[in-house]
Amino acid sequence: MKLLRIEHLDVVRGDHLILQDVHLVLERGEIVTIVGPNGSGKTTLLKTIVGALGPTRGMIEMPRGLTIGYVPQRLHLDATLPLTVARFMNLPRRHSSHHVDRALKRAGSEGLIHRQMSDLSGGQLQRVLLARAVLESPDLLILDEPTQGLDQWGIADFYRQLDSVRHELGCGVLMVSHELHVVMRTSDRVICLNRTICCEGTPERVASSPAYLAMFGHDTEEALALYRHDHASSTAPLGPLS
Ligand SMILES: Nc1ncnc2c1ncn2[C@@H]1O[C@H](COP(=O)(O)OP(=O)(O)OP(=O)(O)O)[C@@H](O)[C@H]1O
Repeated sequence: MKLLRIEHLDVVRGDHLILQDVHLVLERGEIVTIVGPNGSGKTTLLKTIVGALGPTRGMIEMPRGLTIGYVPQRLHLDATLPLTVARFMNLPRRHSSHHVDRALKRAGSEGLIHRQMSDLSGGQLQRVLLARAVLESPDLLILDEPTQGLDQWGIADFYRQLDSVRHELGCGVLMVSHELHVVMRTSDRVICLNRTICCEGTPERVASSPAYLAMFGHDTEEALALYRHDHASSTAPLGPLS
């Protein structure tokens, strides 16, 4: 079932053409990751999909009643303002404690409910943001660099949790990531964006495409080959990160 269909999308801000003729389709159950250099339009694309920005041209189509969970790139919280995880989960509107508990559990952060948001570690904060995004059991989960600032164990941990959420909800996942090696092993499909989509397909296909190699070099291709080798002899769903 298609969760999202984008055709001929342009986004212009001021005199800046940020996105040009973007086409994208996402099916239920898929994990699709957008990669691209800084300033290539990744956040703009996600914000346009969630409706925070308007398209200048083109079409964004989703099934009627589709629910979206969104983890934004940055969260600006005043560290001097007392705000517990429980209160944060109920912003901007209240949810039943059953739903809050279920979401925290899904995101692997059930022990954090009484903690202050400002006291959370980077990895704990990302899990709480994931919990908030899954509160309403979304059909489509959209995440903008969800593991920014985490160490390699935190990153591996987060992606394991995300995979378990995806299986439990059966949702589609669209995310932006700079962790190319992890992206290549956790995504069903990768989209390489540089104002327009320069290549897309399975991780293997994208990692060896000339457009991707021109942008990111051969490192990921080698890591992917290594991972395939490691994976065959390992039972862990995500091996250690290189
Ligand atoms: N409101 C705006 N007006 C003009 N230009 C903008 C506006 N918002 C974003 N841009 C520009 O659009 C381009 C794409 O920004 P965007 O944040 O989507 O990139 P990104 O790929 O997510 O970058 P990063 O990897 O650094 O997070 C950048 O050059 C940015 O400066």
